[in-house]
Amino acid sequence: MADKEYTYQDVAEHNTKKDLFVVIHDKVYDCTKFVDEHPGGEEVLLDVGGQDATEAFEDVGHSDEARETLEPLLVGALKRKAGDPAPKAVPSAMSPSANTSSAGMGTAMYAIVFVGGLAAFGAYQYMQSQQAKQA
Ligand code: HEM
Repeated sequence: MADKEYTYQDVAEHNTKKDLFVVIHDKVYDCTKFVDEHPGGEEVLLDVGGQDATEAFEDVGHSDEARETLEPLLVGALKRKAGDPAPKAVPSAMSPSANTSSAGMGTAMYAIVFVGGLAAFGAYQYMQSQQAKQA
């Protein structure tokens, strides 16, 4: 069974809780029996059911134990056809794109702090001027 070849189209048919395949690193796994036992919950597995779950799986940083859990679930290999999506790149923490997005967040945070600071400064000035009038 484990040497069977599946196309994306074949895998996509197994996307329900009762019949759940995922692709991880171009291998096809049948998670139907595992979905209830997944420590990360069934929802995340159902989300990637019938699809390439490589990125989702790697993003979590699953342990070696989790990788061993995968082995008995293996049912075959993914057979790519022309026009299929390319293998999912696994983003590493060091990759430039990861850095760019976190830098983007950082800039947004600074902007919020800056605008907040300006508002506080304005309020302070206003209060000072009100007090000056009273004196
Ligand atoms: C069939 C594939 C998968 C297997 C065999 C698997 C297995 C496991 C195992 C054994 C753990 C416990 C922690 C560890 O050992 O790393 C775990 C945790 C987790 N998994 Fe998966 N997983 C799979 C797919 C996924 C996918 C596709 C996601 C999508 C995001 C995911 C999300 C999580 C999360 C968020 C946790 C952490 C739960 C917590 O610490 O509270 N898993 N998984």
